[in-house]
Amino acid sequence: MGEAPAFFAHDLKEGFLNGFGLKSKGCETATVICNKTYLVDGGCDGLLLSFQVQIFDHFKGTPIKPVVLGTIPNSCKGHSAIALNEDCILFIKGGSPLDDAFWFLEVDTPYVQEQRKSLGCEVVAWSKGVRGTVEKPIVVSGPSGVGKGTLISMLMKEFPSLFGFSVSHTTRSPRNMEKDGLHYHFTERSVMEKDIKEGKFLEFASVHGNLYGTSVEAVEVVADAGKRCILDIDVQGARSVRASSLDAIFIFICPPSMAELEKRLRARGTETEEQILKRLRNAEAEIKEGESSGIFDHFLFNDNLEECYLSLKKLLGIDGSVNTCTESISEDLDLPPIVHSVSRIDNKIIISYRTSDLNNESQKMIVLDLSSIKGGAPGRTRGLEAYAIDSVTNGSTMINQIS
Ligand SMILES: Nc1nc2c(ncn2[C@@H]2O[C@H](COP(=O)(O)OP(=O)(O)O)[C@@H](O)[C@H]2O)c(=O)[nH]1
Ligand SMILES: Nc1ncnc2c1ncn2[C@@H]1O[C@H](COP(=O)(O)OP(=O)(O)O)[C@@H](O)[C@H]1O
Repeated sequence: MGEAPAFFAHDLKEGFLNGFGLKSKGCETATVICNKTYLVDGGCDGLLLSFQVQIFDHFKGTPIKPVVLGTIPNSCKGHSAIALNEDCILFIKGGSPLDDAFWFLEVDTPYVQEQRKSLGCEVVAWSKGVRGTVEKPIVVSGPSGVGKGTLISMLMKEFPSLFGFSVSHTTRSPRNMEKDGLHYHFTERSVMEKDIKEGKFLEFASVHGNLYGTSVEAVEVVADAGKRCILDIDVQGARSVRASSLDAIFIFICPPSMAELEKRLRARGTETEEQILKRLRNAEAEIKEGESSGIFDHFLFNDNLEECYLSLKKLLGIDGSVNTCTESISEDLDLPPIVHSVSRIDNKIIISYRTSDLNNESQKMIVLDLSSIKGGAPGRTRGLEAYAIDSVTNGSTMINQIS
């Protein structure tokens, strides 16, 4: 049997002596990892628990309010918590739909360590557990005018249920046909700089004189829809994503020649002469860096559009031979109820609970297999597998799986 579970929030209605000098409202889970205790919730607002995080450092003896990155889980009526691998805590939200039931609070993963260093304070990061085998995100880079947007649009049009676009933030002005929230989140520089400082961006870069960036939320929204995320970002951004924990594949699109690139940029008619010249100047450096940096896994030449699109589909395994993204998730599992217990055996988390009808009381279990999880904050933890085990007993004596 693995680690002992944390307290169950629903069992603590009367409050408990947490011993940390923190005022308990009786709704927390308290999980100990190394020399720290992580208290989650604390704000029992009516009956809903709000997933606030406080850390108690056993050496310093003081409570700390960390900077919390990632989307915070929505309130629920009860949750349990269990420590994983000394760097992460798994939360199970009772009574929540399965696509919102499993959340990871990263407390010392490489991403959290890096954010702690750059923000200079205690940091934790939420990452929702997404079931099923959604494939790695795809990063597409290449010089302005090479055809990135065109190829991505073709992919999204042909496979709307497989791919989702990561909508970036930018300080540049919208072009005629561009819609806020669809092509970009058009934003003020000061707002974007503030959000960057607060750790809301997975990556950002100054490109052609404007600020561009991928928010953590932009990537999370796509993963939540069960789709494979596509990021259209420049080489600097690709470098940052490569260094992050977002496990992606990196594709660089090359033009057949600089003359053809210029022709496409001019034919698109979306930039002023000055902007076109700036983009062409930057293109040479971008191509050089793209080719020599070792960031990219694949290079595609966009000479003939149809041929390039076919090559893209081939390398993504969606050219008709194999479909890598369509494993459906069975939804035949019961939701974990508010009252449940949780334990761990190796990579399996066992969520046990009782149900009863007129004649029978049965113990049920949901097994959560963590052995194929990928990703994590920033973004989502993908690849959770869950299945149910039922056992029916008569009478009321049940063994609780954990003590
Ligand atoms: N680092 C980074 N680059 C981005 C992001 N969004 C767009 N870009 C890049 O910014 C550059 C300019 O994009 P845009 O203004 O739409 O012009 P276009 O490339 O000519 O279509 C392109 O290289 C994009 O790949 C982002 O979120 N982060
Ligand atoms: N293979 C191609 N041959 C000719 N024109 C192309 C090709 N690919 C894209 N284009 C055109 O080039 C222009 C720039 O493409 P776009 O997708 O906007 O580039 P990017 O997103 O890389 O800046 C668009 O007008 C597009 O229709």
